[in-house]
Amino acid sequence: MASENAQILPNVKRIFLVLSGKGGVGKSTVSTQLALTLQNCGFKVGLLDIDLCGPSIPRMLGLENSSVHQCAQGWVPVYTTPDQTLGVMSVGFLLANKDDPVVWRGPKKTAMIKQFLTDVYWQDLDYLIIDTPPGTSDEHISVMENLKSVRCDGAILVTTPQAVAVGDVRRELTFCRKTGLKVTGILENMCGYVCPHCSECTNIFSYGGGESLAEMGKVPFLGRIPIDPKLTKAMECGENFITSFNESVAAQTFISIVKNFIIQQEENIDVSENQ
Ligand SMILES: Nc1ncnc2c1ncn2[C@@H]1O[C@H](COP(=O)(O)OP(=O)(O)OP(=O)(O)O)[C@@H](O)[C@H]1O
Repeated sequence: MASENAQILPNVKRIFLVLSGKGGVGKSTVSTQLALTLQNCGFKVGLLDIDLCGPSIPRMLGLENSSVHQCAQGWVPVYTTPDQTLGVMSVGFLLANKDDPVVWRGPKKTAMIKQFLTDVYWQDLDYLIIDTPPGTSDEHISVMENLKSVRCDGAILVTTPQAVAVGDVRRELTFCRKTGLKVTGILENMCGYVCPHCSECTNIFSYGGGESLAEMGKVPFLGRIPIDPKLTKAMECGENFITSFNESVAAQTFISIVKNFIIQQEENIDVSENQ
């Protein structure tokens, strides 16, 4: 058992999972922006998309026409830039026709996820961000079980502010507790709409559900990202939102999450390791 675990992601320093109880709350958007932010901070980053039925990461990074190649050590990730500081792996790169649906039963999905965790040749990553499927299905349980065995550093739970989405995250929180997965914190996405003309923020949905849940669950509240049409557009055309719109509230919130909750965690660990 231990030797099997030792082979999983051996060149990766830190692993963070992005989870949501519900589909469509912006999990892939958050995974992508956190990866880009970490890259901008000078780290070597991997982004692993294990949302097998809805692999949207390749499109969000403008990589939809890319394919992975095989080398002696396994699959070589697709890199976003020639300096190879952000590598991406997704089932979307393996489909012969990009519009093909993935219609696999549970065991095949579980095997594919295991393969993604063992057969991708990541070269000395500082961070691996893993975008997971929504929910807590059988498939999801096996994903988390696999990751738990490879010292996952934290789970970032994404919700929208409405009660129904927050309720789903509450279940995800319980699930993390039961599987021993450390929760980095809860992030509220699509929280209010910032008017591009006057910058006033209007709360279209309800407000603060994720923050209350974080308080109740005694886990950090990471922040809230407003609905930003520039972010939607950047995701659609594969533009780097963090560099193009660095001053926006959304980009600044991603930067603050990375600095205060992800890098900070590493600094804390380094401090205690040096004591
Ligand atoms: N804060 C935001 N501002 C504007 N658009 C957003 C924001 N967050 C997400 N979106 C848009 O909402 C849509 C859904 O987001 P995304 O695909 O990230 O959700 P998801 O939770 O990963 O969905 P799925 O469950 O299908 O994997 C995308 O078009 C994305 O660009």
